[in-house]
Amino acid sequence: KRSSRTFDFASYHTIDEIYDWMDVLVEEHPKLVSKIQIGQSYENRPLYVLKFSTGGSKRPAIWLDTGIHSREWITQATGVWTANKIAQEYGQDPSVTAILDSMDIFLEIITNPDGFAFTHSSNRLWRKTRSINAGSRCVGVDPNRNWDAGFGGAGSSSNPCSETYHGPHAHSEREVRAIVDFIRAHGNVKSVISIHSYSQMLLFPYGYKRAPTPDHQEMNELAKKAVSDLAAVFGTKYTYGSIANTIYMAGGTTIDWAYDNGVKYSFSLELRDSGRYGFLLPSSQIVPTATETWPALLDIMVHVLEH
Ligand SMILES: O=C(CO)C[C@@H](Cc1ccccc1)C(=O)O
Ligand SMILES: [Zn+2]
Repeated sequence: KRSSRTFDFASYHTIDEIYDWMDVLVEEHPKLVSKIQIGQSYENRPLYVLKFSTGGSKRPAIWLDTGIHSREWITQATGVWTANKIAQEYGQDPSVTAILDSMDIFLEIITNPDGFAFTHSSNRLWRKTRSINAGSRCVGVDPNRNWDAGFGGAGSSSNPCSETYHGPHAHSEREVRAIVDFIRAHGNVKSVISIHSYSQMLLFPYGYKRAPTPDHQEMNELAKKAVSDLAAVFGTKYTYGSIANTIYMAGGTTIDWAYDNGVKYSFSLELRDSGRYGFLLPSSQIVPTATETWPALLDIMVHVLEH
């Protein structure tokens, strides 16, 4: 019988292996974990989301996504490890138990399945979606520039051949639209955490303008605590701050859209490393990276629970 206990969390996996593992996790935790489909990708792959819930209806929710940029393989691998951790710790860890006794967690591990499949089959460094751009030889839209928040602004490109091409219009990409529709329909999402690699940063809005949000101080203090608890595990150093002031200006990003649509606790993580391996992070660093990221995710989720 397939078991999540025999799944190799210390290796990178294909989309089929990860989708199969999701079903095993649901089988092993039928009262806590379910799998929902929020849409289909451009090439008609299912967009699966794991739901962690102990009951209720439309409870306050936390949204996590990994792999929106397909080449950032450490993020999908961290998503798998984190899904297993949440399932394992419910009923064990007091914080996880408290979180799930009153909130739901939604985790989309393969947020850009077409791009992810392409990194396995053709180009390991593919970032964007795989949609065809009319009038261009160049394929794909940057799914972290396609959101309706400062769309088309500084830090995004109108050139289909650019890695930061924002697309023909906001929410043009099915992978983005599916999340927009899900969060709008749910109506009670309190936090969006969109996980990228690499650079070792904890980022919060805004990216489309330099001005701080009204919640800047609270977000900054929470980020400071989260990166401190992350560093306490293995000494990995993260910087933190608003997108525009910490990394660069970027219009049309996931967390700016979430924040401007009422999701106060919107963050992006940039996982390991700081450039030595970059997107090609060795698999030996998967479990250490996921392990050190966990306390930071918990800090954010507990803060959401308590506020
Ligand atoms: O994926 C990246 C490649 O590491 C960096 C991210 C940085 C970023 C992440 C979240 C929000 C705004 C920008 C990007 O440019 O979209
Ligand atoms: Zn990214």
